Amino acid sequence: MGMDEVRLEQRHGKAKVRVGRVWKEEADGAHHFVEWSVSISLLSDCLSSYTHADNSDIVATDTMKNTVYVKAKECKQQLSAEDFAIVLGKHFTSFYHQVTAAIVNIIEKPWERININGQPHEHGFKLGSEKHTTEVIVKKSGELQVVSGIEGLSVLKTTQVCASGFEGFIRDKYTILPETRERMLATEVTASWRYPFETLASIPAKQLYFTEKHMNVKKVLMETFFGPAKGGVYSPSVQSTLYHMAKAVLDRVPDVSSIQLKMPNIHFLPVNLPSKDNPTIVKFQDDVFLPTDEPHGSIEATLSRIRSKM
Ligand SMILES: O=c1[nH]c(=O)c2[nH]c(=O)[nH]c2[nH]1
Repeated sequence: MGMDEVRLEQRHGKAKVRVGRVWKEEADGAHHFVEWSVSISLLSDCLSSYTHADNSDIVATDTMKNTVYVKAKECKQQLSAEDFAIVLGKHFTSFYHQVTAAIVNIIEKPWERININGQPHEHGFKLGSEKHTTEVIVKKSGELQVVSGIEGLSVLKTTQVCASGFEGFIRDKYTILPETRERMLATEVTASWRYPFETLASIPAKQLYFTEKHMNVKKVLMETFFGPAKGGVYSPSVQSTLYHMAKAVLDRVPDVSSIQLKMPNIHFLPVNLPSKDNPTIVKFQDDVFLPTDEPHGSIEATLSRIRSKM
């Protein structure tokens, strides 16, 4: 092998193509709305553009951007971000002989229908907090992979005996953190889970199937994090709570094959303010806190079904 032999791996695409889409329901006058940020990355045979200044096999990233708008227009019925990503992946891998695989990421902004005097508004929306994400990989063969997720789901349980604690960890000469059975528990959940579908043909045809699953997963995550409205559930650590949340999703949502959770431990520090004359201007009694965002604990794990060999 000569010294000048090299290996080239490449992909190209367009990142963060922003599109809004309105669908108007003829029947009842209600409008549906989504706002997406679409990122496309294509695996394609265009090596000579890198090595020989020959662009003849390049799908221009500008063309990819235009395609997002064309396909958004062509989708005449409201659809999930997952289904739109599949539409795009299918298009790029079937329309261009050069393209062997398409990776499509979408972040959907949480526009929520507004209620006026308890009535759902026909065309009024406000921005919520957590985002709906998806990553779809489509191969030319029709093989595919669908991942859905949540980003920026901030949740907190206030201190109360039986809410959250952290005890029994390693104590050594570097340790000062006191053990506690009463603390704040705050995190910003990032979740992503995989569906078991492996081909375009096996994707459920049901409209808004992925939207419905997404709502189910979020509901299970929240019910498990918080516990019942009266009394809640004790969290012995972020690790334990994370595990129970992931396990509950696998137990209660059969179409999820694995789930990854990232749950930073966002600390609220006890406030104690002693002075020279007065040892306790403010003495901490599980009441006054200093909210922080850095540094934070970082705790993440993936839970997968082990397929039993039938
Ligand atoms: O739930 C927690 N997990 C940790 O790993 C950890 N480490 C720490 O200092 N506080 C906490 N809390």
